[in-house]
Amino acid sequence: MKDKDYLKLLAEEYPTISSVSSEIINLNAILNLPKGTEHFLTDIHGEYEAFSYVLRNASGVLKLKIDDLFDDELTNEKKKKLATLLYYPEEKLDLIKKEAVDIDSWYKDTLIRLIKICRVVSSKYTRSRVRKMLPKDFSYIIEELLHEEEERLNKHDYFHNIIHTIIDIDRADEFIIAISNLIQRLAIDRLHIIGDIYDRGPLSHKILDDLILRRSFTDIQWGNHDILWMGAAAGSLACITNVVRIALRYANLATLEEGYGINLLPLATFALDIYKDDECKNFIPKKPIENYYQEKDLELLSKMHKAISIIQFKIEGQIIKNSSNYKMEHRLLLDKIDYNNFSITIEDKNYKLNDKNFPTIDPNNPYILTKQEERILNRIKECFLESDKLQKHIKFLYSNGSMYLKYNSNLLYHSCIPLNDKGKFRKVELGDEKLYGKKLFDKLDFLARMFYFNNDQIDKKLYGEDIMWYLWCNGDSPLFGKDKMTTFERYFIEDKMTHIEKKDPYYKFRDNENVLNNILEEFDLNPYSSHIINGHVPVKASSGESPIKANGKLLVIDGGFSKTYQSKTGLAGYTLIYNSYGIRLASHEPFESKIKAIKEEKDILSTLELLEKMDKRKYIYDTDKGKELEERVEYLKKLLSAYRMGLINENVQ
Ligand SMILES: O=P(O)(O)OC[C@H]1O[C@](O)(COP(=O)(O)O)[C@@H](O)[C@@H]1O
Ligand SMILES: [Mn+2]
Repeated sequence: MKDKDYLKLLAEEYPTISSVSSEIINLNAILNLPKGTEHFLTDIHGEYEAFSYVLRNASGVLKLKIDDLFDDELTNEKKKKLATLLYYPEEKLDLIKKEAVDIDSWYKDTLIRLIKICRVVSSKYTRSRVRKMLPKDFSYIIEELLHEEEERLNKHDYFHNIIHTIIDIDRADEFIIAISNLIQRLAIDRLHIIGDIYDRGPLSHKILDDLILRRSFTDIQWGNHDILWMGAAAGSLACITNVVRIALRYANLATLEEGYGINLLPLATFALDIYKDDECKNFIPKKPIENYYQEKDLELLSKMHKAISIIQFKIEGQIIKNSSNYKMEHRLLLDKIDYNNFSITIEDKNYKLNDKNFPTIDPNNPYILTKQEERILNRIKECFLESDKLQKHIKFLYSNGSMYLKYNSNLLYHSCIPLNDKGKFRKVELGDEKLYGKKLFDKLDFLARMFYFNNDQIDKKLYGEDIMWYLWCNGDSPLFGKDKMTTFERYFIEDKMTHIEKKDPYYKFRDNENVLNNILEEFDLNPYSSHIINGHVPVKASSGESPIKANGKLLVIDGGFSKTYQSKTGLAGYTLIYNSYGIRLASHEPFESKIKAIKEEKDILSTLELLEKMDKRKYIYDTDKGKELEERVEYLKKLLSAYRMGLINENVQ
C-alpha cells in the first residue's frame, strides 16, 4: 500500500490533529514503560490443578512481591496466609472468616495490603490498559484506590472512607475476590504454552477453558499431543484411536467423557464381549488414581484399552500402505506376526509375543477392521466431530497456536528441528519438495491448518493420508523428534531393546552453541541475544540434568507437570519468567492438592533461579511490540504533518 493510502486509512481512525497528537503521546508513554513479564509453561498434560496454581501465584512471583512489600510488617506465617488468600480468594475467605476474632479490622488491613500489591503489579501498565482490565463491579473504586496514596495530605480521610464503606455495606468479600483476580491477571503480561496440554492427566479440557479466558495474552506452540487432538477433532481415525488409547492407558476418561461428552459405551460393550475371558494384562491402566476406579472398572478399562489398540494398529497400517511418502513401512507389524506360534519378526529378529489372543485379526488380512470395529469407530468419530466444546477448544488451538513462535527475540517450539548426524539441517521430503528449518515448519503449519479447515483440498498423493498423524509419530516430524514410536512393541514384546525410540540428532547437538546459532539465524534471529525454548523431553533434574543447555542459549522447560513423569524429573514442572530485568527459572515441587494448598498454605515453589540478567532494564521499546508501536508513531507523525500542510483534511465534526 502506498504511504498516502495508508495515511488516509489512519485518518479514519484519527480524524483530527488533536486525536493524532494524543495517540502519539499515548504510544510514546507506552514505549517507555518497562517490558511486561512473560511466563513460559510446557507439557502440562492435563494437570489442571497444578497448572491453575502456577497461574494463580504467577509462578511464585506474587509471593516475592508480598515478601518485598511486607517483610517488616508481617510474620512469615501472615505473609503465607495473605498469599494463599490472593491465590484462592473465595475458598480462603471462607476459612479465615470462620476463625477470625475481629473480622472488621482484618478486612481493613487486608484490603489495604491487597491494594498495595495491586499498585505494584499495575505499575507496568498504562492507566488506560489497567482500566480495561478492571472488574466491572469495582472499576471506579479500584481506580481511585490505586491512584490515591493513603498517606498523601488531604487524601487520608478520603482513602480510609472508601475502605470503611466497602466493609460497612458488606462488600468486602466481593472486593477481595475481584482485586485478587485482578492482581493475578496483571502479574502475567504474556503466557506462552510450549505444547502438550493434552493427554495423561485428567483435566485437559479445564486447562483449555482457562486459557480461553486468557486468550488475549496467550499463545501456544503445538505439541505432538495437541496435534493428535487437533487431528482427532478433524475426524482423523488414526488420531482418534490414539487419543482414546492414551486415555484408557492412564485410566483417565474425564476429558473425553465429562469434558467433551464422547460416549465410549459402544467400545465398552464390544470389548466386554470380544475379550470376555481375556484379562488383557498388558493393558491394565497405568497408575490409576487411587480409589477412583474399582477393580471391576479396571478390568473393563483394560479390555477397552486392548480393543482400541488393535483398532489403532489396523488403521495406522492402512495409512502406511496408502502413503508410501511417509516411509513408514517398517511400522507395518501386524502382518509380521506368526499367528500360529505367536511370534513376530522385526528387522530379521524373531521375538515371542506376550499375548496369544487376537480374535479380531484376520491373519490373511490383518489391517481390515471387522464390521463391529468399523461401526464403533464411526460412532466415536461422530462424537468427536459433534462435540461443540471440543471443537471450540481446537479452534482456539488454531487461532492462538502455531508450529513455532518468534517472540521478543526468542524462538519457541515444542520439540526439535530435524538435524543430520553432523548437526546440519536435515532435508525432509514433503510433497514434491525437500524442506528444512524454517521452511519445513512453515509448510507443516500450513498443512495442519488445511487439515482442519480445508481437508478436501489437501493433495493426498503429495502429502499422504493424514498429515496430523504424520506429525504425531513420523521420524521426520519436528514435533515428535524420535525415529519411531514403538507402541506395538511396548505392549506385546518383553525385550526392552525393541522399545527404544532413538532421539533425533538434534538432542545430541542441543548443547552445541554453533548449531544453535545456525538455527537462530535460519529463523532470522540474532544468535547473540536470542534463546531457544523447548519442552517435550522431561529434564531429569534428580539425576543432575540441567534445563539450561549451551550456556543458556537453549532452555528446556519440561519439568514434569505430568504426575507419571515426576519420578524421573524429581520436580513438578518449571516456569520460565522473562521480565524487564532478566530471565528466571522457577522450579515447582509436586502439587499435592488444592485443599492442601488452601488449608495448609503449602507453597509448591521450590526455587527461583536467575538465569540471565539484562545489562540494562528492558522497556517496551526494546520488544517486538515496541517496534510495531514505533512504526505506528512514525506514521502518525506523518499524518500529523499531512494535516498541518493541508495534504489531508481534518474531519472535525
Ligand atoms: O509413557 P507412555 O504412556 O508409554 O508414552 C510413551 C510414548 O509417549 C511418547 O513419549 C510421546 O509423548 P511425549 O510427547 O509426552 O513424550 C512416545 O515417544 C512414547 O512412545
Ligand atoms: Mn511432547
